[in-house]
Amino acid sequence: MLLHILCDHLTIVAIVITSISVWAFLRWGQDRNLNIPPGPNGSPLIGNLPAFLSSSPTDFFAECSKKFGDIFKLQLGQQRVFIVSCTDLGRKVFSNRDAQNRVPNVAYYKVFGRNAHGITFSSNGPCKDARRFLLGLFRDLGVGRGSFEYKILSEAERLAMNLGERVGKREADIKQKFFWAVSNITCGIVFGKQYEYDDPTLKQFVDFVETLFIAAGPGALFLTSPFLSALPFGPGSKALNCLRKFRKEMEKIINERISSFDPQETPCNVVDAFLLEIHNNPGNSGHINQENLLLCFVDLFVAGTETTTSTLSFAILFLTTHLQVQEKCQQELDLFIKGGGQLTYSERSRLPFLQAVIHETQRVSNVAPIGIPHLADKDIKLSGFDLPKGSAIAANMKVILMNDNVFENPEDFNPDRFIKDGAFEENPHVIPFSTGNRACLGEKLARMELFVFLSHLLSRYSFKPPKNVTMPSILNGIETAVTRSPLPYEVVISER
Ligand code: HEM
Repeated sequence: MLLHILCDHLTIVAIVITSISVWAFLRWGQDRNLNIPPGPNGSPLIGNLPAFLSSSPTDFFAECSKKFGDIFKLQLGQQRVFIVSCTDLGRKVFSNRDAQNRVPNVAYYKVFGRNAHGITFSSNGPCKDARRFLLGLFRDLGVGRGSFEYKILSEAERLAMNLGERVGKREADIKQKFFWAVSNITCGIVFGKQYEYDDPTLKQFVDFVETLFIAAGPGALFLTSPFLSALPFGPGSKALNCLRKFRKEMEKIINERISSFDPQETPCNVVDAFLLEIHNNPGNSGHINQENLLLCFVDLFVAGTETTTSTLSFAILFLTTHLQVQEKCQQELDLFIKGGGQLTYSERSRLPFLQAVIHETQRVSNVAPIGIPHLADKDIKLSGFDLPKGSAIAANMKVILMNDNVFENPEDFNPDRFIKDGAFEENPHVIPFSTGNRACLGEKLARMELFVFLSHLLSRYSFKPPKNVTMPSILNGIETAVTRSPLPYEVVISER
């Protein structure tokens, strides 16, 4: 009996090894006539996975780009990935019409079904439909314009009050508070509700996103790899459990909206807009359906909250470790307010130094170090290289944002580098939201959130390091899945 089972297992192993060897041989045959970008050697079967998992992906990518140039190849299991390390190549490839798809997210299929495409990991028609629908809705809601701003202003006020309770004390978890504030804005956009910071529903959403990022593993490998996400233990199964719990919570919220849904009302959030579309075009609403609503809901939370929260947390770390920059920013704000200025996004050009601080924060913090990998759905030619169909293409943001040919002393936090003749000048190499047709869907919202939160907090409070405490280096961070956040730090908040 035991021998029988052993033979069965050996047969399976033999079949797997033979299939992979045949696959590798066929690929080698195809690649021989192509000009594939160079890259580090990898182990058989798993390729460069160990290097990718053992060190910080951003450091590993930076090392590789030094050795192999502006584009290099990695082999992660069976997935070939090209990493692009300069802005020009990034702009070219991310706007190439044959590189607009994604590597499917296996974990999402398992939890939400094959009809749920969402946005972040969707391709072709479903992606175009969802992007068009959501961008149209964001426009109607006034996202990025004054008509929407009052929602962010009221959240900034709630956050300022909450931080006010910590005045004179050491605040050990400012990131958590930013997470609540940013998630609350996402709750408002997605289903029209905002919460007090001690509300269990809000805490659950924050907990969900944090757990998912940690569980998804570096480069979100455990979400996108069929093999890794199928492992019954470890991060893959944690990510699945987390998604299942979140699904339940979302269904509850969507059912509540369905019970009070009125098709005569103009929709003010994503859930109502989906419900209206489904109601108006029964059986004919394409990819705007209820399964897809669940995944768009997840995507907006996952893509929009951790990134914005980490950027805000990095901003306070940078300003606490560069007190002169903080004071200069506050002087600009004081003068502006004294002159009758209102701290609104439409007035941002009158606060050039604050804009430069935000731009420099986004450059140094690098909160989305590989963006979200694109997928080539046809063979692509790029700068004389061949990128075969089926390859993933990701950005090497650390190298792009720290390019010493573009930025003098790139590792210094120096907002003045973006001030020219007293005005703020955006640098085209600072591309934290990526570029092309799949660039960040929430860019306008994120820019508005960063401006409103920081202008309000800095006009009211000062942030200093606690006495006798060494603050973490601004260049170190925690890399979780596709994001990067600061190491934990404490600040002392004082009223101005
Ligand atoms: C500072 C904050 C943010 C940063 C740095 C950021 C960065 C990015 C990057 C680099 C991508 C990948 C683009 C690509 O594939 O080429 C992305 C995609 C995306 N972002 Fe953001 N993001 C931020 C905030 C937000 C917010 C607030 C939302 C919405 C609430 C959002 C929603 C999305 C979505 C849905 C995608 C997927 C787009 C697609 O696949 O077509 N992001 N973001």
